[in-house]
Amino acid sequence: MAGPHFRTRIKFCGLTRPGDARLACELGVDAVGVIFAARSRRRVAPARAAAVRAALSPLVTLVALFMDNDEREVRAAIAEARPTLLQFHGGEDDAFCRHFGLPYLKGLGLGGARVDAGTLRARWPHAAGFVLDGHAPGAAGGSGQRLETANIPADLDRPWLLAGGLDPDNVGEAVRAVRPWGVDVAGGIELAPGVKDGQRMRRFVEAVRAADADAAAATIR
Ligand SMILES: O=C(O)c1ccccc1N[C@@H]1O[C@H](COP(=O)(O)O)[C@@H](O)[C@H]1O
Repeated sequence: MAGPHFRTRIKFCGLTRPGDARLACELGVDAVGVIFAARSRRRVAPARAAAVRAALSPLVTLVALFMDNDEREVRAAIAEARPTLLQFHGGEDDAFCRHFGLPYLKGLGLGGARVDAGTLRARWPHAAGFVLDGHAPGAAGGSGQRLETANIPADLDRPWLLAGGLDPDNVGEAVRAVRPWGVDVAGGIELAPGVKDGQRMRRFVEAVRAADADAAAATIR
């Protein structure tokens, strides 16, 4: 689902501090992610995720991100943090992902790997959308590795977020080049893992909005 969207959705991922969540909302981001993956340097306990959630404005989505967590951990995190959307970034199949009764995004590392849209639809038929990341398949996300444009599946008829190595200086060009439904960023707006930088958050949003304005102007012309 690429095309002339007037507003590229923005997800800031790996938040650990309620103050960062408040600023993200003021900047107009669509979603804030909290990470429960054991391999993440941004991992939070469910109680901390609940504090981030409490700082969110209405209409801003809390995304709970898992990577090969077991069912008990996923259930405990959902019970305490009460996310509205799940993201599975490991080897989870469709049956596991949909088991929790919430919509889900499937995250995939496509570094050096090509996969076609039909395969994604067949393997995760109930996914609300996909997060296409630049890291190697099976590796953890949040790696800062860019996704090669050639590895983005053509004709993906679901919402998809571009992820991997985005920052305030390169996201505008990336949005103009591939017109993703949304963008997802962790490291590019940070001072340190899990500690977001207000200036970088602001500049990131401004860069996406500038690219959107160009696309809207081109559509109207
Ligand atoms: O960010 C993490 O620590 C992480 C760990 C395990 C799975 C996914 C993870 N993050 C996802 O990767 C993208 C891109 O990160 P970055 O911008 O390259 O640092 C991030 O937005 C999450 O969706």
